[in-house]
Amino acid sequence: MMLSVQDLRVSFAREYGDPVEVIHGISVDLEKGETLGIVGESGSGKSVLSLATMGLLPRTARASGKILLDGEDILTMSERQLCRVRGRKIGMIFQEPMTALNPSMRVGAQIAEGLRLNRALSRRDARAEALRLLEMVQIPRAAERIDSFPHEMSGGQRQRVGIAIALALEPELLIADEPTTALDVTVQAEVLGILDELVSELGISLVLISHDLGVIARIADRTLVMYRGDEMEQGETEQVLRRPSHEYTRKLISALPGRVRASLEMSDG
Ligand SMILES: Nc1ncnc2c1ncn2[C@@H]1O[C@H](COP(=O)(O)OP(=O)(O)OP(=O)(O)O)[C@@H](O)[C@H]1O
Repeated sequence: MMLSVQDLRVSFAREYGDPVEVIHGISVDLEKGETLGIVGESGSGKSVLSLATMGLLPRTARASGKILLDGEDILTMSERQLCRVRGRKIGMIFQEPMTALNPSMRVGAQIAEGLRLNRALSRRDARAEALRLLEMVQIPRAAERIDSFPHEMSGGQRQRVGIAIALALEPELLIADEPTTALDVTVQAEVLGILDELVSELGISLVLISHDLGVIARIADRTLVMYRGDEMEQGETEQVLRRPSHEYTRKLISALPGRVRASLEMSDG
């Protein structure tokens, strides 16, 4: 098992009054090479769950339960162990790639920087590897684009660079929090397609977080539906879509545009 979240509870301390619990005992497993979709509306706890998995909860947070990554519990690791895990095992992709990119550095150099630091590559090897990564995420004319600045690229291309940076460290687990939300619909589909191809090609596990069930439905093998810190249901994505067992899931399905429902052959909600 790549990732096993067991009865996770997270609460936040408040200046006045008792702590507020925002995740109420979530359990979910992710196999190697599998894509897990986590879907739910704003405030359902998706981001808190992903932060907890990366060991990035703020100091005001208290977590109980277990988050086993390759059998080791993230919740009991020291900061030093966590740094190693984040450098080598977990890659992250964010909603707005511009925030993850350095605006004043050429994209190739940004990818190469991680390679030199974490994989101890020479300058020349790191550049060659950066080029290979840009080709892998299907940046057209990668040999020219490698010297572009982020602002010279489109949103979709920037997100591909974000994916390349995450992949550069050869993670076993990728966590993508709303990776396509800032992109328009056609570009969204392209970026999702690339993510899907890469995780199967490289045998990586992916946690894909989105408020949009249509996004999750495209590439997730299994889906966890969350609402206000609770699990509504989880299972094979197809199963969840065709035979939702919870009213809340039916609501999410019926909110999808008709053409999305038709293309996914979903239930009518
Ligand atoms: N640092 C924090 N301090 C206190 N409460 C927090 C903190 N971070 C999140 N919360 C609370 O935890 C709950 C879950 O938030 P979370 O951001 O995980 O939701 P989400 O499903 O990711 O929503 P969104 O799609 O809007 O990001 C919310 O009620 C939020 O107010």
